[in-house]
Amino acid sequence: MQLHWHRRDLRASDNRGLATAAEAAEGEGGVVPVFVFDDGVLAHAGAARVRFMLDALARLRERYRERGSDLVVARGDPAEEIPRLAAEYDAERVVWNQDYSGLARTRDAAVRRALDDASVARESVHDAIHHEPGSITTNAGDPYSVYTYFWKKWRDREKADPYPAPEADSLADVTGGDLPDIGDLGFEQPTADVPEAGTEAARERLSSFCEDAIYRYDEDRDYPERDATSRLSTDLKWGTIGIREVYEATEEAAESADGEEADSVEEFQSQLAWREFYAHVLYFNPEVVTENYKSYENGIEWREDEEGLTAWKAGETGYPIVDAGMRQLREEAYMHNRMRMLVASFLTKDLLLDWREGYAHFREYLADHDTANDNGGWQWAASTGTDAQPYFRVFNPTTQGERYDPDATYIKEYVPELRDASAEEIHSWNELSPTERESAAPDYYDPIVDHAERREMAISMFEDARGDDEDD
Ligand SMILES: Cc1cc2nc3c(=O)[nH]c(=O)nc-3n(C[C@H](O)[C@H](O)[C@H](O)COP(=O)(O)OP(=O)(O)OC[C@H]3O[C@@H](n4cnc5c(N)ncnc54)[C@H](O)[C@@H]3O)c2cc1C
Repeated sequence: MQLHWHRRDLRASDNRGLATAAEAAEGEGGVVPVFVFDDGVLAHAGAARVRFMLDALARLRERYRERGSDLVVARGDPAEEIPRLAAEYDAERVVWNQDYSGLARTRDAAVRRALDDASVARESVHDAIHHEPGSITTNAGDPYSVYTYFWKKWRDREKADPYPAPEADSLADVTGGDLPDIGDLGFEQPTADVPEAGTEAARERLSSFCEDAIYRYDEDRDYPERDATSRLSTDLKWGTIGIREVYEATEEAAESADGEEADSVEEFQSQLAWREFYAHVLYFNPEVVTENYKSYENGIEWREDEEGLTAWKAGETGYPIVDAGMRQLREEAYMHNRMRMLVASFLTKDLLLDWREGYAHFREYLADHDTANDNGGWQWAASTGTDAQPYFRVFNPTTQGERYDPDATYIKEYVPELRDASAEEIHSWNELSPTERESAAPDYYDPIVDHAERREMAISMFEDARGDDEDD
């Protein structure tokens, strides 16, 4: 018998670890699929993510039950639970897919030691990304810190095909326990609408995206009201769909495309490569979870501003596009990418608050929170990360709103106080007089900062951090 330990791979198909275990277990008692609720991991979770995870586990369990097996669940420290389950099922080997975050690697090292002590064989394989950390490097063998070079090598590298789902006769005939309720795990039901979980729902998102939107992705992806992106981030975070299956669908879409449409498919693939780039960054620099990737001569003097932080979190900054993004996060446990860039810029460059404050808030609310991508995105916006936005390029939230939501459709969807205001009023909100604001949208907020002033302050904050004055 073999044990497959599911973690962030809540699917049966295109699962390399499971396929590896199934191959060895065929005719040898089959694979026992297990999942351990780990309080160490739950301590960093948010309600929306836990909801999605529980729903995905329920779907996965159905899949196993349809094939005469079951998902065995346990709760506790995996370093105790995994050897215990291996002993209970008399498993010869435990297999799992690697997770690249520092916390997961520390946990996995403890599980490895415990299995070695119990004389149970174990194998961990690369699955979550196409090209494992260390496989795409500079010619000198170092990890890339510039995305463009990484992308070129990533694009040209051959990709593996999806792994087959295990046949029913390679799964063990076992009976799993009940799944806990969200309350049992210490979380309230999320107030946000969480996307439907499971491989079937992920496949539907993928196929409907590849039918049409993928060909317009390059042109439309920055416009939040166009619904032009795949919405696969939560599936990729939880592994309800495999990356090889996603990539294969994009390659099939590319076959019937040329010119701009083919470029658009490639643009989408390059976002998948960003995900892998950040996974590599995190793998080689686990400290980025709490520290700046870039070092500064004097350190950055972030401000403290409880009121500003509270207004930002609530979507009450008086900058319509920023507030729409922050409210989308609360309503959907998701935010459009351009809005993530914008609200992150607003927190760090307009409120001059530490990116770690924003990262913690995103981690609490996003269903797709992924340490590598979330951290990469925050450090990009804060100009502290790998291949980050230069510190002197500060997004103007007013012109960004005008450009990417010209009719204010997205803003009005999430900020009901602005529904009766015209797009023109919304896009000049910070320039209107108090009387004009009162008449356009009496319940909406005054801008909490002056963007032009804060932009100057942000630039000098970074120049001080860089020690630029001292060099003059
Ligand atoms: C401040 C900030 C925080 C972010 N936090 C997260 C996070 O916690 N989890 C997360 O998955 N993404 C995060 N992103 C990246 C990006 O915003 C989301 O992946 C994207 O909005 C998800 O929507 P989608 O699936 O429709 O994306 P699509 O545009 O359809 O992209 C397809 C997939 O590519 C990957 N991807 C796309 N853009 C990026 C990117 N910039 N960096 C890394 N991977 C990318 C994702 O897996 C995504 O699902 C963050 C970006 C910023 C600026």
